Amino acid sequence: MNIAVVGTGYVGLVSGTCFADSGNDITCVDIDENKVKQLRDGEIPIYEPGLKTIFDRSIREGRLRFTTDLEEAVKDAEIIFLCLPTPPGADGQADLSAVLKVAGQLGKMITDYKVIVNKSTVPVGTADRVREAVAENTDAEFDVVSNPEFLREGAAVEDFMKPERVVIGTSSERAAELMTTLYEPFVRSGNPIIVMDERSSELTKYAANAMLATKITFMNEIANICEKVGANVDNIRRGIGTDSRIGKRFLFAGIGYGGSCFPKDVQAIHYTAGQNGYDFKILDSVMKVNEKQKVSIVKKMEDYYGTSDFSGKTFGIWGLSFKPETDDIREAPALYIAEELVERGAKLIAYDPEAIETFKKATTKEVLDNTTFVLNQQDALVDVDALVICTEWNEFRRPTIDRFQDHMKKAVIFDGRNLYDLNRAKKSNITYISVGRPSINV
Ligand SMILES: NC(=O)c1ccc[n+]([C@@H]2O[C@H](COP(=O)([O-])OP(=O)(O)OC[C@H]3O[C@@H](n4cnc5c(N)ncnc54)[C@H](O)[C@@H]3O)[C@@H](O)[C@H]2O)c1
Ligand SMILES: O=c1ccn([C@@H]2O[C@H](COP(=O)(O)OP(=O)(O)O[C@H]3O[C@H](CO)[C@@H](O)[C@H](O)[C@H]3O)[C@@H](O)[C@H]2O)c(=O)[nH]1
Repeated sequence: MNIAVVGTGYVGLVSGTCFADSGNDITCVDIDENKVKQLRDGEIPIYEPGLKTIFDRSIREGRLRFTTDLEEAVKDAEIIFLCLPTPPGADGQADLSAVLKVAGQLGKMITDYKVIVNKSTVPVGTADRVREAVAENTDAEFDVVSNPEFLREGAAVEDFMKPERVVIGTSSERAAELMTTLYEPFVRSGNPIIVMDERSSELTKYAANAMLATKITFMNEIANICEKVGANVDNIRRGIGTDSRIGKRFLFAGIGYGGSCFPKDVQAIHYTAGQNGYDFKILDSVMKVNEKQKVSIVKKMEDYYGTSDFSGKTFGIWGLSFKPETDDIREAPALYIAEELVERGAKLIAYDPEAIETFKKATTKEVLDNTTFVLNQQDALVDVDALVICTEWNEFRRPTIDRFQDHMKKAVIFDGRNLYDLNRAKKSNITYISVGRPSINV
């Protein structure tokens, strides 16, 4: 099929590349000229495991192109995917300006039947608004479909290639058939393509993210109780996760959820509820608890040192991205933790395998002025008063214990991701303070 993908960020680039890999002809469009140039030069602007191989292959075989010219991209396309940003605007409301702007432009360009697909995460009713914006400028036939994307960063290619489900929101049989044909190669294992009305499809995406953010937050609250009563959240996770009604995944307590999706989508569905006269109380609590959880490790550091004045102290930071296997730092707990530590007078030595450059662009001048960025994990230990672990990159899981004692001023670890076994920590002389588990050698 001939497909246009508008917006070549995480979702657009992964979708376009994966659709190309199953034999489709893809033209990706973006307004960012530098990004398009970089992509044309064969460079991928994001870090996403597995993407480069299929990107290179699809380009080599002529199925994947990049342009800044929307009209050229959509001219021959049967399906046009909108993978545009929907950041939080005022009051947490999703900002639809990019989506509606492009919809208006499409109306001026299309002359034959097109399926226009909202793959961005958009509030209920957006399909209707896109339909109106397109129809204002054209008499050509078209359908608007909601097709939310459920990929996770860091596992985006795998998630896209083998989705647990594909949700298609449309009341048009013609559009449903085209979309089903497109997605069939991705669900050969028998996972379902679920066709429903547009509004339910739009809400399904928010419900999924809000449910997952709530699950994580629930475990973070259990962890906070564990710390008060001397229980271990790892044991509780195993104890409840084996109940198939609860499930094993997304039960890991830590320093809160971050990323470009959960924080904004929880806000957006909460806002939609409010606009419709419904007070979504659980999500109100989820947001408040998560705000506190993100910097809970700083409170633990204050308790340990008996002061909130960290002048004269240097802390190593392992992990800046909001989760492993990505260079994305949007709403990363490390951003907030670094700010809080520097505000208390600390100096930082920070290491991340992929996210140093993105972190530098997003953080404050104060943090930049007080942080040394290093290119390997050992260097972030040299002469530091303590190590703070913010992201569970694999390489942090089994470091040589001696390095902590040999390099650090004092072997103290504040672990926001519960990477280490408590018994092993006990046998070493390391002071180890984690989340929802007893503190060791304090
Ligand atoms: N990142 C994820 O893991 C993920 C997963 C599922 C859904 N989503 C949703 O998908 C949407 C896109 O997210 P993303 O992370 O890919 O965003 P992103 O910021 O990485 O990419 C968006 C791209 O759109 C481009 N763009 C902006 N305005 C444009 C215009 N008028 N014409 C053409 N291009 C334009 C930007 O230059 C950018 O390259 C959001 O609604 C998001 O909530 C994201
Ligand atoms: O047990 C867990 C699992 C995750 N997290 C945190 O939750 C956040 C989000 O993690 P994850 O869901 O793996 O990453 P995203 O790439 O943000 O993916 C989410 O957001 C995407 C955008 O909407 C959706 O498409 C995905 O289905 C959804 O998982 C991160 O800060 C994680 O550290 C935890 O704290 N504990």
